[in-house]
Amino acid sequence: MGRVGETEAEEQRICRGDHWELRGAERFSAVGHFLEIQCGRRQGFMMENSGNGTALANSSSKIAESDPRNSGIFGSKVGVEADGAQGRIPPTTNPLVTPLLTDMYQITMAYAYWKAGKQNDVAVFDLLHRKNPFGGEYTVFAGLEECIRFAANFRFSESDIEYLRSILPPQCEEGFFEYLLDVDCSEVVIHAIPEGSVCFPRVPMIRVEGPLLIVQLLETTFLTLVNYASLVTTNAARHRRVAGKDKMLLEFGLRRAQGPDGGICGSKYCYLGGFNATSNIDAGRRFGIPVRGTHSHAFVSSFMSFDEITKRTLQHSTKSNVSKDFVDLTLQFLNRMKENESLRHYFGETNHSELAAFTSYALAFPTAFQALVDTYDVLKSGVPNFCAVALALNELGYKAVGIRLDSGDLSYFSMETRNFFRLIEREFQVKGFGDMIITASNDINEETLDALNKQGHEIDAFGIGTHLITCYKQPALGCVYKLVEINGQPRIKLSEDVTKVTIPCKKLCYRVYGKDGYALVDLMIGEDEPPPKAGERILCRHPFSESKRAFVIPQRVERLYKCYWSGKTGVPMEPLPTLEAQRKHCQEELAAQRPDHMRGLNPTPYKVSVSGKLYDFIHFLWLSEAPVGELH
Ligand SMILES: Nc1ncnc2c1ncn2[C@@H]1O[C@H](COP(=O)(O)OP(=O)(O)OP(=O)(O)O)[C@@H](O)[C@H]1O
Ligand SMILES: O=P(O)(O)OC[C@H]1O[C@H](OP(=O)(O)OP(=O)(O)O)[C@H](O)[C@@H]1O
Ligand SMILES: O=C(O)c1cccnc1
Ligand SMILES: [Mg+2]
Repeated sequence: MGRVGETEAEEQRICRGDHWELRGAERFSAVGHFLEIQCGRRQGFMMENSGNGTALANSSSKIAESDPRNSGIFGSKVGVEADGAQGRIPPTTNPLVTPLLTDMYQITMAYAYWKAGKQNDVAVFDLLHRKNPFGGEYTVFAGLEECIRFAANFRFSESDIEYLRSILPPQCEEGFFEYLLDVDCSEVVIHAIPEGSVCFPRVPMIRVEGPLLIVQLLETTFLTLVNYASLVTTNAARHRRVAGKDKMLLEFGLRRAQGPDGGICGSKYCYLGGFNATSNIDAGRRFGIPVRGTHSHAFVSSFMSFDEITKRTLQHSTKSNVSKDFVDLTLQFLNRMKENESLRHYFGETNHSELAAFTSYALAFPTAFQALVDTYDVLKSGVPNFCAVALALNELGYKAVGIRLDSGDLSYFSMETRNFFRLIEREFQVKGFGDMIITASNDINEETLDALNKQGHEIDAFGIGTHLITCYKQPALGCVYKLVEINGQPRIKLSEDVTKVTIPCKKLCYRVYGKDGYALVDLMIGEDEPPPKAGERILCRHPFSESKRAFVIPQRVERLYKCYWSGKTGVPMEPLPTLEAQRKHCQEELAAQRPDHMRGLNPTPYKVSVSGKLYDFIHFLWLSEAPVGELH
């Protein structure tokens, strides 16, 4: 580690006025976009990853060089640049994701396939969900990039093989283990809908083709990479829809997440689903997600009195010859507020230990002061105390950010607080004071957001943890991975429950748009069928319900699959977009859906259909595979 200024990261750091870009930090970023450390005048809602940009940048570059985890896992850009040039695809974000992160039965099946000489049978698997989560009628697909990273780097190590040898029966032949050592995804082809797309039940999100043994081995890992990712992205998208597009949504879930991986993935996919920022620093560094934060009740209650503030002087933000005793200044403003005719009815004696805490925090972060106001009493203490400190900051040329509410009636408190801010703006002639940011947290979920909207509120930003990251309303998405074709022969899985019957064949999927510009139906066809075309009438059939069918004249047709991995076959693969691009795509997709499919209560189901030819084939295969019963 060289001295500051000598590292590559250091050389590439560019300071443009108030905006820092740490180009070296590109090495942390999952998909090759730059982590931006922004500081100075960019006013955030909360404490950002700001403050002393230089110090932060320096420490980040140190981490980059010294942290062995950065050598490979977060080390390089994703394999494919936006211009299509192909490079190495890095491993999965989580180093726990290896070929052993699977179920035992995948390995026993692999052995049995190998024993039967079926390992190279050409198989096609579909990864799909059968039901949308949270009582909704849509799902946002996520986890693809991690699947591609996994497939691209799929290899058993010697020690993996040794472990497998130890858990399989001793009579398993050595040749199998030698074979496994050479298994990779070089013969595998993966098509998928783009990450961040809105998708619907039965339409496969991913189609995996290749030698039976290896594509079978991908099942469990692909499912674990897609299920939670899609569930939590959908959850975030649903929270965003209810909150409204102008609200700041902050993901605060790490402490409540299902373990560290739940926390890291949760932060990433909530951002994908439309959140603006996370409190999770590691996710910020890894994925370039904006990081935000306030402070906790502990900070407020750790103060007893002003005596604890030893360095009381604050210098003016621009006038270097002006500095004041900030504690005295704050107390003066509190007194002026108390004496003010219009304000005096609102509060009496405020809590002075709280005021000491706020004052101290403002001394630490004069450019980013935000206070948690509900430790003692929101309206009688927290808000007036905050305002006294904010007015003192204003006197010295700084602009406070706002408050956070973390208990009580968030509608009422936010509206009362806004009124108080506006009164202060009027009485103290401080322009913009009334618009200060009000952030709310405390067990917020879709229903709370909806209730707050109905009651009216003055909240600008929501900090949401538990309900978001744990997907409290529905803890799992039921994506499955089903064999649909082997050696060119379509396969079907029957079930008493018709929603569980699989749709056979290697299929192509299209989204068909109508006259009003909205998607009408998703259509699956056999790979050898001609694709639907704009202006040409097609028959769309419900896959299992005979009477449900419609002719459609598409206004526009969108092919849903792109090829994201093509082993060594030389087929050009689709570049993996940056997280930022995925997020933009997700927002566009969500905005483009017909509103009645998206609404919270009793949404209209979206139509998923098959071509007439595929319908006939499904039912032919169904009849030929279902045994005819005998009645006695
Ligand atoms: N106006 C509102 N309408 C609907 N729900 C609200 C409103 N304000 C707050 N909530 C929600 O009501 C719940 C209140 O939580 P709870 O009953 O635990 O009280 P609390 O305010 O946290 O109390 P405490 O002071 O003990 O922390 C939270 O889930 C919060 O998001
Ligand atoms: O409520 P959530 O949506 O999960 O959001 C995260 C919560 O975590 C923090 O406090 P924590 O609950 O840890 O302690 P506190 O509520 O006692 O401050 C924060 O104040 C939020 O309330
Ligand atoms: O920064 C915050 O306010 C925060 C972060 C995590 C959890 N609760 C609150
Ligand atoms: Mg809480």
